[in-house]
Amino acid sequence: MLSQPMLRLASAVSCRRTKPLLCIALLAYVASVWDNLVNMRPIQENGELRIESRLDKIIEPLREKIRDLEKSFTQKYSPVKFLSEKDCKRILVTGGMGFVGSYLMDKLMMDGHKVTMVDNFFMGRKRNMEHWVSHENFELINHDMLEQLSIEVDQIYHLASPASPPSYMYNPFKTLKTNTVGTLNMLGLAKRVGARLFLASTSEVCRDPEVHPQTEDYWGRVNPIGPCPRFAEMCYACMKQEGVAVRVARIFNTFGPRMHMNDGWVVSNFILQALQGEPLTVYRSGSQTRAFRYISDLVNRLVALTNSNVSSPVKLGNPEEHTILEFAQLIKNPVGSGSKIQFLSEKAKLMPGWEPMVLREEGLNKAIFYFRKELEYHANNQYIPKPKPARMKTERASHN
Ligand SMILES: O=c1ccn([C@@H]2O[C@H](COP(=O)(O)OP(=O)(O)O[C@H]3OC[C@@H](O)[C@H](O)[C@H]3O)[C@@H](O)[C@H]2O)c(=O)[nH]1
Repeated sequence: MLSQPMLRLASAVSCRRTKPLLCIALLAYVASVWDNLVNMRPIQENGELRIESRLDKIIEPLREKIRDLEKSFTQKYSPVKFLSEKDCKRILVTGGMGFVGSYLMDKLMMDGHKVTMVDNFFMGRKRNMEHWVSHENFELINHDMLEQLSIEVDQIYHLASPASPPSYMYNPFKTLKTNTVGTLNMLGLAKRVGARLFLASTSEVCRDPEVHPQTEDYWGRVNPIGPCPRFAEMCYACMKQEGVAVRVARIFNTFGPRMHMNDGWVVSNFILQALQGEPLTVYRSGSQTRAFRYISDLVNRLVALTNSNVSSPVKLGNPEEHTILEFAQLIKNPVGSGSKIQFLSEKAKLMPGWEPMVLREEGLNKAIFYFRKELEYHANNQYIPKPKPARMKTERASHN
């Protein structure tokens, strides 16, 4: 639309002159409108920039958080040592998802070796090794020890066998086969690839005689590497005949996090009972002794033994023995449990003057913390584990 002064100007001039003037005015008008439009764009752009920068300020901390989360996902593994090709061993761990096996895995992985773990997922738990899944040094094979395994390794840690009474009694024949055929398979593999074999044996094989004179029904002391060996100790025949490097540890009572809550062992039973406010079931008088060892101490010794030149069986316990009653007290205190101690057969006399074991208290606290978490986990799954019922057996008074 033309402005008033322009119209007045137009009427003042002759018609002939008006046309070009009007055209000029129109052009000037269009040019001014265009100019305004062009000048408005930077204002709009400035506004957009300001909004963008404000949004950036809000979003940047979120981006930062996402970066941190991504980092924490990529750094999920415990620190692993770097080993040169010469020092890095290829190691096979059988039964690596179990209590001892999983801690052994952790040690070997953190020491920087390449570890292959085999397990048949019977007693082992995925949760015990899931923190290594996808690590470049770690491999997991679902494998039953009764089958042959072909793999190139430098060392074999053979721990695959049900270890706790409920698990080895679950299918006793399968337990026997695992301990015989399974161990034979590992000896065969060790021989084929020239690997050193570590065998996890048990303190159960070296019980002292407790009957004097020995009666007909007393089975006597077994010399495990003598002419009448326990099954898994056939390793020694293989060592003598085939030259396979064998290391054997007789493992005594061990405890720590990742113990199976239903393994029926005394530490698991006592922790579970104390946490659930149930009586702590002490069998007999409670004066029988055991040498308890915390899991990480055991695992360090297993690795040291395997790399040593000690080929005879080594007992891995704890030099200090303590009574079961002491242990009951030691577990009750940190849990803060009001549980009573229940003697399941003869009446017991409290051992006077027992001393708390500081290191063991530390280990017990870790195990108790783990059991607490496990109970919370199971509560969500509607399954509340109960300590295994009393497993009364005729036994020696002390371990050694
Ligand atoms: O609830 C319980 C459980 C067990 N106990 C007692 O605590 C002691 C230890 O019993 P556990 O079942 O924990 O362990 P054990 O010493 O019999 O053998 C265990 O540890 C040593 C390993 O070599 C064996 O392979 C393993 O089974 C026994 O005297 C047992 O009678 C209780 O007093 N109350």
